[in-house]
Amino acid sequence: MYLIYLLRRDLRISDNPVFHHLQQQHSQFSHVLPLYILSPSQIEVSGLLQDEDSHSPYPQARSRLGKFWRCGPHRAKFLAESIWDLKQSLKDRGSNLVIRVGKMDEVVGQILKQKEFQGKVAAVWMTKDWASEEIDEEHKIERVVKEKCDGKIECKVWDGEEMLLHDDDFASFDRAQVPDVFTSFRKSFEPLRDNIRPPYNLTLSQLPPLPPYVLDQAVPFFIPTTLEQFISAVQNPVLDCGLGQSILHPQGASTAHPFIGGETRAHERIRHLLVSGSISTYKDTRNGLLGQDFSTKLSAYLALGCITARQVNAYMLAFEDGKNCPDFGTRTNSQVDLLKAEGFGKGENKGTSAVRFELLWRDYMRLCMRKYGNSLFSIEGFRGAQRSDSDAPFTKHQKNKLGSDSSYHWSDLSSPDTRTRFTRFLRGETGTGLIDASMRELALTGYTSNRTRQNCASFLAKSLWIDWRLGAEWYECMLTDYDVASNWGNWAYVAGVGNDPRGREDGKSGSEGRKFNPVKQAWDYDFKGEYVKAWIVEFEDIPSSKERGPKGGWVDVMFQAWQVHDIFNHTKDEREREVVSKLKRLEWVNNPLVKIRYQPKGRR
Ligand SMILES: Cc1cc2nc3c(=O)[nH]c(=O)nc-3n(C[C@H](O)[C@H](O)[C@H](O)COP(=O)(O)OP(=O)(O)OC[C@H]3O[C@@H](n4cnc5c(N)ncnc54)[C@H](O)[C@@H]3O)c2cc1C
Repeated sequence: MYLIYLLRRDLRISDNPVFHHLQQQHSQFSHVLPLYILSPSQIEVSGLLQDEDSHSPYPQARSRLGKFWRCGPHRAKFLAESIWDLKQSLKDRGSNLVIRVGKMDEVVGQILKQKEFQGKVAAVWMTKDWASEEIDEEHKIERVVKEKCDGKIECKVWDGEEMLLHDDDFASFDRAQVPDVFTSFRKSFEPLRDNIRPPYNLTLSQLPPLPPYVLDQAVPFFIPTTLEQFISAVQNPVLDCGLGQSILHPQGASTAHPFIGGETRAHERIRHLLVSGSISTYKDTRNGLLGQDFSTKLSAYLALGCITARQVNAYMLAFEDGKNCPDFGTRTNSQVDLLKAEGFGKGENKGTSAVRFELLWRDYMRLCMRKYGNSLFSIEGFRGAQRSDSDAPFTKHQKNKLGSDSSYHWSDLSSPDTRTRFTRFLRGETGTGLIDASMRELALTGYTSNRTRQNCASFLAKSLWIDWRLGAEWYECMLTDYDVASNWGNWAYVAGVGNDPRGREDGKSGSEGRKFNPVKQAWDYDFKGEYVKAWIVEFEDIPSSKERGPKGGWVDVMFQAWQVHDIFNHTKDEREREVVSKLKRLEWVNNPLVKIRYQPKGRR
C-alpha cells in the first residue's frame, strides 16, 4: 500500500516525526511518495510555465494590502535550495522528492484519481502548520481525500514537532490559554535547559521506493531538472519588487546572510557556531549589525524546518557537556574539533542560555498565533482580540485604554503623500541612517538584524504612522527567514498591538508606547557609523572611521543626513566639501521624513 507524504515546512529527514515513524515501521507501506507542492498563492509560479505562450491559471502571488510578492527573490532561492537538498537526501535513501505546482488539494486530488493509484493509497500524511492559510489547506486536503476515497484512506496531520518545547509540556496551562505576557510564559519552563525533550535520534537509512508510476506535472507547468533551473524559475518572476530604480549595492558591503538553504547546510551552520565559539559569545554579540557570526543566522533554516529547535538544543547540550556533535545522519558528515572551542565542556554559558531563550520566544510567537488565529493579521492585532477577553493580564489602565481606544490612526496607502513616504521607507531614503541602511540591506540581501528590524518596525508604525501590516507584508516578501508567526507577531508587538504589555502605554505623549529612537540606537550599536556607511552607497565617500580622526561630525551626518547643512556648512577641507556638495543634492538629505533631536551623553 502507498503513503503520500506532503512536505511543507518540514524540509528535513532528521528529527522528522513522519520519517522517524517510517523508519520504525518498515513494512507498513510498500511505496512512499514524498511530495512538495509549490502553492501558487504563496509563491509566484509563472516562471514554471512550459513556454512563453502558456498562461498561468492562477493570479499572481501577491500580498493583500501592498501587493508585494508573497515570496521575494531571496527566500525563493533559499527555498529552492532547501527543496533540492532534501531531494538529494531522499535519493540517497532509495526515494526522491516529487515536486508539483498547483493548489495542494487539487494536486492531491489528481494523484488520487490516477488509475495506477486507485485502491492502493492507504494514507495521506502531512505535519501540522498553525498559520491560517495552511490550516485551510489541511481542511481542503482532508475533504478531497474523503470525497475521492469514501473514507478508506487515512488523512493524518502529524504534530510537526518544530518547537523547542513539546505540546505535552504545556501541562501547566491550557494551550489555548498561553499567557499574554512572555515573562509569565517563560517562568513556567525554568530552568529551560532541563525542560527540553531530546530530538528523535533514529537516523533514516532507507525509505520504501516511490510508487512505480507518478503522474507528470499537469500543463501548463514544468518541473525543472536541475537546481540552477529551479532557482531561476522561482526567482526570475519576482526579481522586480516594485521599488522602481534599483537600489545600488555599495562596493565592499557583504551580506550577513550568505547561506545556502537545506538541511545539510543547517547542520554545517550550527557546527560552525560551536567550533568558532560564536555560540558562547552570542549573548554579547547578538545586537551586532555587521558580519555573519554576531548571531546564529539559523532563522531561515528553522523557518523552513531544515533543522529543529530541539536539534539546535541537542548540539548545545553535547557541546556544554564536552561531547562530540550529535550525528543526525544528515549529509553533513564532517566531525568538527571542538576541543579548543570557547566554552566547550563547561556547561551552560551565557551564550547557549541566550540562544535557548530566543528559541523560546520563537515558540511563544507560535503559541500566540494558535491562540489568536487570524487576528494576527488585523490592524488591531492580538489587542483587538484581547479587548473582549477579560482575563488578559494587562493593567487596569491598559484595559481601560484598550476598551476605549478606537483611534488606531495608521494611514493606508490611499493618499499619494503616504505612498511616497512609504516608498521612501522601503527604498531606504528616509534620511534616518539606521533605518535606511537596514531597509537597503534587507532589499539587497534578504536579511537584517533583529536590532534593526525592531527599529524599522517602530519607525514605520510609530513615527510615520503608516499601517504596520504593510511593513509586515514587505518583510514577508523580502526576508529569507520569513516565518508567519515570528514576523507578524513581532510586527504587532512593536506596533503596540501584540503581546507587549508596554506596547501602547502612552506615558505623556499619546499612544506611542515603547518606541525606538533610531538615532540613539545608532549611537548605541553603531557608534562609528560603520554599519550605516556600509549599506548607504551615497555615504561611500565619507572618510572611514580610521581616516576621520577625532573631529566628529560625519557620524552625526550618517545617522541624520540633514545635519550636513549644520555641521559642514563652512568646511575648508577640499575632500569634505566635495562629499558635502554631493549629499546636498539629495532629496532625502534635504527633506528627511523625520528629524530627531538627539545627542549622545557627554556631547554637546
Ligand atoms: C519586525 C520583526 C520581524 C521579524 N520577522 C521574523 C521572521 O519573519 N522570521 C524569524 O525567524 N524571525 C523574525 N524576527 C525575529 C528576529 O529578528 C529573527 O529571528 C532574527 O533576527 C534572525 O536572526 P538569527 O537567526 O541570527 O537570530 P538569533 O539572534 O541567533 O536567534 C536565534 C533564533 O531564535 C529565534 N528568535 C530570535 N529572536 C526572535 C524573536 N524576536 N521572535 C521569534 N523568534 C526569535 C529565531 O528562530 C532565531 O534564529 C522578526 C523580528 C522583528 C522585530
